[in-house]
Amino acid sequence: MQDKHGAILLISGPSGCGKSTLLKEVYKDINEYYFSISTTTRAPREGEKHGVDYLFCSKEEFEKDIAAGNFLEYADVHGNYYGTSLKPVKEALAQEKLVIFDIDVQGHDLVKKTELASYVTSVFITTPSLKELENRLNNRATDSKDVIEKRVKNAKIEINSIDKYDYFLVNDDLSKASKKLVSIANAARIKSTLFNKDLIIKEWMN
Ligand SMILES: Nc1nc2c(ncn2[C@@H]2O[C@H](COP(=O)(O)OP(=O)(O)O)[C@@H](O)[C@H]2O)c(=O)[nH]1
Ligand SMILES: Nc1ncnc2c1ncn2[C@@H]1O[C@H](COP(=O)(O)OP(=O)(O)O)[C@@H](O)[C@H]1O
Repeated sequence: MQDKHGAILLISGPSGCGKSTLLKEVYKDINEYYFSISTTTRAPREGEKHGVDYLFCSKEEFEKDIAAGNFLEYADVHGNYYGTSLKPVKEALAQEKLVIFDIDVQGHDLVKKTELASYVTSVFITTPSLKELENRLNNRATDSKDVIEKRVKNAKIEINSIDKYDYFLVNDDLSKASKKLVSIANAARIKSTLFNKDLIIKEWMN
């Protein structure tokens, strides 16, 4: 039976909840995955690498990509553009990989309206409390006071989207949370085998 393909694990959560940290843990325990490197107009933080964490570009370059139809989705998040390039995602899916998106709630809603919606398993990640989120953003020390304030304010809006997601994960104990995320990643791959359902029914009917 052919018709093999990959799956998409879409994670969202307020800035500072620990998405990147969790994903680094998860990568130790899964294989055949592809992290979708987003394009952004945000300035790189210390230690971030172009082509690894993000593809950093100017507003003009980003708008050219929008006009060329290069994005599966894009959004203005905390005052900067962020977008997912369609081509590498399609290539990775064709190679039967688990494609990982770390995108915001607007991106989630947009992807769910595309032809790739049925590939998606979604997870909303958060901290046990808003205070803990604020502490993590302050301790990470990558953003100014103003930027942190904006992110905490947006977190209160983002949390209202929680019910749209397949899974909800509290990143309290890192090791426990990453084990749960590995289970969800494995389930996401199994969900993609449901695409063979129609082929199986056809075979039964012959
Ligand atoms: N819609 C959308 N959101 C993205 C994309 N890439 C990153 N984001 C989101 O943008 C937000 C800010 O990301 P970033 O500036 O790296 O801050 P961080 O979440 O604190 O690490 C996060 O919620 C990301 O999930 C993308 O391609 N599309
Ligand atoms: N489970 C956890 N417990 C305590 N601190 C954490 C945990 N997960 C992540 N952190 C810390 O919180 C900060 C934000 O994590 P990060 O992965 O950058 O978040 P995000 O990618 O969601 O913005 C970092 O300083 C990170 O070391």
